[in-house]
Amino acid sequence: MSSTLTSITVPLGQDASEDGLAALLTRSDSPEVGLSWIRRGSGLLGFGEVARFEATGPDRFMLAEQWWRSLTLGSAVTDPLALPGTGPVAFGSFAFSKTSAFASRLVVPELIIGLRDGLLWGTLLSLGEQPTEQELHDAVQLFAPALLSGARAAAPEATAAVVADVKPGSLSEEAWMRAVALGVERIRSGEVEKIVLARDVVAELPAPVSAPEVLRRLACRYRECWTYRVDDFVGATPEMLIQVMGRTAQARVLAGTLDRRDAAEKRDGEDELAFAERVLAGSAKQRHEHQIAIDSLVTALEPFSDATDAHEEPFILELPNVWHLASDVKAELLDAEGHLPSSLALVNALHPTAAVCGTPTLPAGVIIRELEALDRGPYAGPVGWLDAAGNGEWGIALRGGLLEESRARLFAGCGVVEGSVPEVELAETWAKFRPMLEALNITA
Ligand SMILES: C=C(O[C@H]1C=CC=C(C(=O)O)[C@@H]1O)C(=O)O
Repeated sequence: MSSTLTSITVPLGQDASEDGLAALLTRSDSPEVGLSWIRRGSGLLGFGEVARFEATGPDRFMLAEQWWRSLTLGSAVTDPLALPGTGPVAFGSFAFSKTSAFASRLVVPELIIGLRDGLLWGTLLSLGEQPTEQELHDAVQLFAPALLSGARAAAPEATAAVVADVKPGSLSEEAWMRAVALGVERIRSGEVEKIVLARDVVAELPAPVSAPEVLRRLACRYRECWTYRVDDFVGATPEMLIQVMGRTAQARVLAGTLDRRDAAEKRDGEDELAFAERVLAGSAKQRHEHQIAIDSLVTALEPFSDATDAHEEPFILELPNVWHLASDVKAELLDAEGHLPSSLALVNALHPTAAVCGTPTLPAGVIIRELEALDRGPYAGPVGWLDAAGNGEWGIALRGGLLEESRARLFAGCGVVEGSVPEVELAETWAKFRPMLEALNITA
């Protein structure tokens, strides 16, 4: 068998339904979807696997980029659509830290189902003979039969909440709050301006977790987020590290969080959005934290772009669990030696941002390692996909967890600045665990 990558992409009709790809996620009569990227019903699903690359260490992004380039360079591709995300695509998940034991990875599925602007397509990949249109239809029949029969999964049902033991992971709540207090001291001493401290919890469930079920709940409830799955790592992130479509790059920067659960009593009749705006956009601390995050992104994008445009005023991003202060940043990319930078090259330059590490980056990273006592694994690392032309979408892997049989390890963190209060930050981590706890059907 040759090891040339081959693929065929075929349009599969239109889908204007609200759930879109999310409706394909819970069919138990087909093999499980191992790779997913969905927002507002659109995106990419990946089934099966034809190739995989894994790496650890500081060069993980560049090594993955080289591997993908050499795999796609000599590939035989039939792609009448030639759109971002059609043709060969790799899904990826990268460790937050260069010292992590977690293997950063790119996974090339056997079958991809894509949906954008109502257009559905399928791509079948192989490392041998170029697949035919008939083989693609056979693969759709095997992996996503609901697409052909129209028998989509019904909306997720409200099932009885499961009783689960949710235990602290690396640090107890008290130890983590002490770490936050120590972080505030390091900020006051002038070593850094901001650090992001994370923690993990482990949920033991009475039965093995169904990843497609978790994904489906996340995709339907957190429509504004990007619902991801790469192997055992799943979640729904509201933060876009970088999206590249041709010459245009876009990011969504978040910093500043307000829990919606306890807002009702605090706002005393005030309109919800007005309350969120007053507390988040009207707070000098939150605005400062947000500006730090925008500045670090814009500075990192500068070598790749001659025009970067950030919303003048941040806006309030409303999610079911929290409000965030958010800004969208857009940049027109420049050619370098006749080529546009690929989405993965931009990831290499942008990660880690102030939203998940701190400012300045290097000392913040060192302090995080000292205080957190946690290998973050893929949490807060880049997660997403890229195609052969270099287009791609890479979110920051937040609001997610690692699933292992009947156990789920969840992660959440908070930006710590000079005025941060440990108890308030601890409560914020619980608000950030909530999407996954709810998707696992656990009440917390
Ligand atoms: C680190 C996380 O959130 C980041 C993204 C948005 C707002 C954040 C904050 O307000 O602290 C964090 O920087 C997380 O969800 O684990």
